[in-house]
Amino acid sequence: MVQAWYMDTDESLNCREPCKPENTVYVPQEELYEKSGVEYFPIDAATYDTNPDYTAIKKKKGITYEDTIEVSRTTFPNYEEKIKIFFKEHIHADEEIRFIEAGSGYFDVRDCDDKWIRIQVVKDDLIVLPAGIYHRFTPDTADYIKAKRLFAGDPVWTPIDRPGADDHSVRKDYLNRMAAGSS
Ligand SMILES: CSCCC(=O)C(=O)O
Ligand SMILES: [Fe+2]
Repeated sequence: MVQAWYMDTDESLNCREPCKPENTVYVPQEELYEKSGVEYFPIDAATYDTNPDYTAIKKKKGITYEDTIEVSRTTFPNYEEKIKIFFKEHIHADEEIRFIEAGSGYFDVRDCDDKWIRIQVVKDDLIVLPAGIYHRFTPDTADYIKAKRLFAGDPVWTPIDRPGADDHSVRKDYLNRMAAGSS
């Protein structure tokens, strides 16, 4: 997590650009956690497999599945359509855990006041989006990110899109955890 900031609210901007407003308000890691429940861990991608922190996170999260996704124009079939799907606001019934091995991109998450916080992810970032958080992803203008996807149990990638997701029990559970001050 190089930086996180409140995004420009002008929806006509190119989402692949940083979308920083004139007076950008940055969000430090602790505040990001308090306002959204997003966790962040720095892990050296060159040595992750022997890093006890990485092993401990996997154990704590109950990770049983792991694969690698390489999002680029040349390695990712139907690139344009896929990145449009990634950028539709959605939730999941499970945590979305990504460990960035190379490249960069943006995860946007709604804070507790429904405002978009943009999180810039780069190599060595491990990010955990809680189940039920509204979010979306986009590559930046460099068009390249390689990430490990970590999952507890059989992976479910299907997003639950926002219109309709408000009444989902996963969403309600997330809001209750946030209100109780623990994600
Ligand atoms: C940074 S990983 C690519 C995006 C992704 O896996 C997702 O949005 O689910
Ligand atoms: Fe997602």
